[in-house]
Amino acid sequence: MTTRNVSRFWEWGKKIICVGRNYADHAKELMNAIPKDPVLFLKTPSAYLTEGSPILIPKYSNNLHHEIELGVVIGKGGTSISQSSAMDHVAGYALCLDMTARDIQDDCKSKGLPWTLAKAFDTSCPISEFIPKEKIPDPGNVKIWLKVNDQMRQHGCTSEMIFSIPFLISYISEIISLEEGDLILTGTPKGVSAVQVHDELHAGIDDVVSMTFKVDKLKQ
Ligand SMILES: O=C([O-])CC(=O)C(=O)O
Ligand SMILES: [Mg+2]
Repeated sequence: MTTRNVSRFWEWGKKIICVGRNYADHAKELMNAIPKDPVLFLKTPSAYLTEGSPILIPKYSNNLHHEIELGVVIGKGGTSISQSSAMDHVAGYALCLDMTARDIQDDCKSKGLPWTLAKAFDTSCPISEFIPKEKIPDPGNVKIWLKVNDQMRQHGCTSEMIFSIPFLISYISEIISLEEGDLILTGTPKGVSAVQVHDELHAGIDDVVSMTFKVDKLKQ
């Protein structure tokens, strides 16, 4: 029998479930209401990008935004998981970017259309290395930050999340069964802004992990 190594979860083709508007300061900066229930959307596994490969700006967007987020990697699947047992289902974490074609998202919002083109294109989910659970004893209280060309653009603390990680795992698993290797993106703090070709994005979680990505244009 072969055992799969969760530290390469992005190779497994599992789900990427994203939570939107989970930080009040970010909901406000985009003039969205504070949600009463989590806002959920999906990316596909082809969105994954690891360090060394460039983030590609889709041909149809002129306003690609960075969103730095803590990602939760599921280690044990389940349906209708209780909040009290939710953390037993976590294998670890990854620092993630929810790259967003903001112009397309604004257009989709105004037309009442889904966000797939804005959120789920190839390279829209750059990720750090896998972080084993033990390295982040309190995922509800870590600082995440992002610099673009050495300028700080986003820095927030996961304690500012509207919906906690155990709540999100429980809520999502009522609707979508979670599987080993799934990733949950937990939302972004304020400071989202546009990136340009050749920009360098450098991001981290406290002193636990850091990652660097360059931006390039999709070849015509
Ligand atoms: O596009 C958005 O503003 C929603 C989202 O992903 C987030 O809040 O992280
Ligand atoms: Mg996001």
